[in-house]
Amino acid sequence: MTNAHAPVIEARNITKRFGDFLAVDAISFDLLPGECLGLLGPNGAGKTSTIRMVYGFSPLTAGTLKIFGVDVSFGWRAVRFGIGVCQQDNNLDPDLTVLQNLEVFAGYFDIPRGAAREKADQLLRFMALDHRRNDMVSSLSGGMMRRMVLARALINDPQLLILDEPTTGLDPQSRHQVWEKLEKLRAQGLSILLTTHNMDEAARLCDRLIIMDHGKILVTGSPLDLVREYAGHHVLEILEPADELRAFVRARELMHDNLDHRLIIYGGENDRLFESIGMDYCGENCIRRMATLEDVFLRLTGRELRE
Ligand SMILES: Nc1ncnc2c1ncn2[C@@H]1O[C@H](COP(=O)(O)OP(=O)(O)OP(=O)(O)O)[C@@H](O)[C@H]1O
Repeated sequence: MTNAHAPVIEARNITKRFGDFLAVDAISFDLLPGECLGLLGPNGAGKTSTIRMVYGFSPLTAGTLKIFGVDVSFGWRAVRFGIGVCQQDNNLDPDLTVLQNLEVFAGYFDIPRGAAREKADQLLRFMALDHRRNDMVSSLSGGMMRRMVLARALINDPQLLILDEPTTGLDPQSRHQVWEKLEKLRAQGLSILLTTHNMDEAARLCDRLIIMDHGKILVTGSPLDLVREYAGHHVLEILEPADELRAFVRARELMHDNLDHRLIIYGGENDRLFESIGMDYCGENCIRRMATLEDVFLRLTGRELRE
């Protein structure tokens, strides 16, 4: 914790094996101070297994992990108080009120009662949950529960916040509320590691992404750089394309993905080619849109991120 520019997380060849199954295959990455780093990948890619090792819930099978410059193989005591964690499940205590949930959690960090109440008040205001402070957590909506779990993860003023799929299962409005809170925390300089399989979340929140599949890192980069490098600027998506069009695209060696009922052609910013393809082949079956992280994943794996 002495060097302000040293990585918050330094993971080297971290590996997780469950019996014969290799869930995380010797991956290495850094999280820099103030950065929001996202692990993006489909279900089963190894994202949760990775971050569970990072927050000390699951021991490493192999590799080394330093948090705040401290090698955690020597114990978690020195780093535990600097980390806040939001697991995939809400796991709040249903027998307690909103405020009590925060106060009990503060106790695990030896925060004195007065300071804990002050911090809880501040967090409930920040998360727009102040009006529900004396309600049982079981009465909260899904979005409120998620904000509550986030508040709880912040009770110890962590330097590093770790989030496992922060908005999975939320309706669009609740998801946007959580994103707004996370953006504010990020602007305050908090270092954040999150997992997601939502490309909008990854693109909106993360400075840098690690795209994972089958326990391995496929690529790393800023969301925009990854899109530009692997999928260009614009995409022409054609439903039920004619065989002649598929043949044309192959003959011209255009960057494309040939799916069962769809053809996706990737192109530059002002690609005239798209206009000519559109006029000659498409009609109503053609959509022109901006390239996204979804396209990056498809280009890299031949599969779609969304199941
Ligand atoms: N305790 C365990 N025992 C055996 N296999 C496990 C265990 N935990 C995870 N796995 C397996 O490891 C692989 C990676 O799972 P993991 O939960 O890390 O993926 P993920 O990318 O986080 O996916 P999701 O988005 O579904 O959470 C999966 O095939 C999963 O079935």
